[in-house]
Amino acid sequence: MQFEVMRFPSYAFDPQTGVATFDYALEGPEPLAFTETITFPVPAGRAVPEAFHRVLDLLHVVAGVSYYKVGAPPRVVAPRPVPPAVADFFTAVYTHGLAEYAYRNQLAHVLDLTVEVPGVASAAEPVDNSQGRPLSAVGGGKDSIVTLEILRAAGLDPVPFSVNPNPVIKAVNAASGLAAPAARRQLDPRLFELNKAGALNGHIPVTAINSLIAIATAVWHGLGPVVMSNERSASDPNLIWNGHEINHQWSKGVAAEGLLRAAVTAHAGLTEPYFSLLRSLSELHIAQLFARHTAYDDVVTSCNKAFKLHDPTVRWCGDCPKCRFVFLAMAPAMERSRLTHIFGHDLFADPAQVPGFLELLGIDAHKPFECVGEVEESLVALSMLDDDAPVLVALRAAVPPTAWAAADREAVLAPAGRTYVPEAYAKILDAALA
Ligand SMILES: CC(=O)N[C@H]1[C@@H](OP(=O)(O)OP(=O)(O)OC[C@H]2O[C@@H](n3ccc(=O)[nH]c3=O)[C@H](O)[C@@H]2O)O[C@H](CO)[C@@H](O)[C@@H]1O[C@H](C)C(=O)N[C@@H](C)C(=O)N[C@@H](CCC(=O)O)C(=O)O
Ligand SMILES: Nc1ncnc2c1ncn2[C@@H]1O[C@H](COP(=O)(O)OP(=O)(O)OP(=O)(O)O)[C@@H](O)[C@H]1O
Repeated sequence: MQFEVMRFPSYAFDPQTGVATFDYALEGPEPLAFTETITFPVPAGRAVPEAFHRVLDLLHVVAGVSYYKVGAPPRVVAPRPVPPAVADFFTAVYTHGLAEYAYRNQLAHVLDLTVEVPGVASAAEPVDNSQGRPLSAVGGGKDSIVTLEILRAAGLDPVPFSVNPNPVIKAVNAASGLAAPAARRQLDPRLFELNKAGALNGHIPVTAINSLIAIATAVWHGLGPVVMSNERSASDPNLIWNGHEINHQWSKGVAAEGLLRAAVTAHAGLTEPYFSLLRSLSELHIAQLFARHTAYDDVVTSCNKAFKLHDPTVRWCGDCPKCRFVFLAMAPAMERSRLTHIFGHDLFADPAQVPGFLELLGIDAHKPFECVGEVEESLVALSMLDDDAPVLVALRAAVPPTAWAAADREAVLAPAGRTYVPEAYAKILDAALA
């Protein structure tokens, strides 16, 4: 299929039902049209602020990545004039955010796109939202549980929020005991038909979409900042291709966070829209913080296989990079019996897992296209384990003596790097880490 340009004909929003519909057009000899539907939770007795519509302006373009990838046209033309920070954000989402898709489909031009905007708009008037209750995005995994519990312990009365909560997320929210509003996102079913027929397909920057849905919800519900749980290693690329960084987790990374914040502030005026509380922490560190909370052991799930749109029933599959990484990261922080209970599998007892663990330890291949931590984190975790489980014995024997030089426990467990955490929240994090 050949397409010349992607456009964004219109969107609509009904405040009575909370339903927003976003239209997309791929133009070419055989044009395609799509509509995505997002249903926001409707707050009782609250008017819809102007800033909400402004966030939907951003969401309209960003959610278009799911449809852009069907044809990868050389031009993307945004629908309305926006401040320069927004244009930069759009371009980053369609290039860096689709980099893994471009790499896997060998579509080099995607990485060189510039999203065209039909003019420059001035920045919105400031809207001070910094003092509201935080909206804490919950994905069902260990990271968002850690954030929710830090915010709760600090007395900030967080509101857990999810997009398309599946049974795992619902169970995590139930375990928190907090009322959790949710939004529903429905892709155009046409997309799945085209995928079955062999259309171009691949990974998309889903966190950017979920984040904007969360920000819009916070604005309408009169809440404060959206607090994410994106970790330090999310910013590190999997590989370099044609001089471009390919990062499976790009929209969880710190660069995306900065661009998204700047875009929302410029276009919607929010003074404190969005940040990741755990940005300075390694996954290994977050796993240690998670170990403090046993209340979620029967529900926490980080395995991405549990989050397929069409199969929301499973928990830890026990046989993927994410399961292996989280198992290894949690292992030094808890008894093996508790770990095995959480996962329903003892991955250190199964020699078939050794090659997958070696990949995480940097022996063989590049970092898997999954949400896993850095090689250093895996090495440090292994160095903190001293028992003779069959897989651990095999791994110790396979790691070359030179590789241990990268296993700097202090560096991995010390907060580091650029963050956008506001001062008041930074103090809360420091107290939680003390
Ligand atoms: C659950 C999962 O990992 N899905 C990825 C998988 O898709 P699959 O076909 O196996 O299952 P579905 O997710 O049910 O998707 C069905 C089709 O729909 C397309 N699609 C889905 C969501 C969307 O927003 N737009 C879409 O167009 C999808 O392409 C399928 O055709 O493989 C896909 C191709 O590589 C991935 O794109 C699917 O990833 C989901 C979008 C997803 O939610 N993944 C997260 C678990 C994830 O990868 N998170 C990353 C952060 C990435 C980021 O930068 O935000 C992480 O946690 O590291
Ligand atoms: N369905 C969702 N709705 C709202 N926020 C989500 C959803 N899925 C993920 N997130 C948020 O996106 C960010 C990245 O998701 P990710 O899956 O890495 O986190 P997690 O589920 O908390 O932890 P883990 O890394 O252990 O899976 C987190 O801040 C998470 O809260």
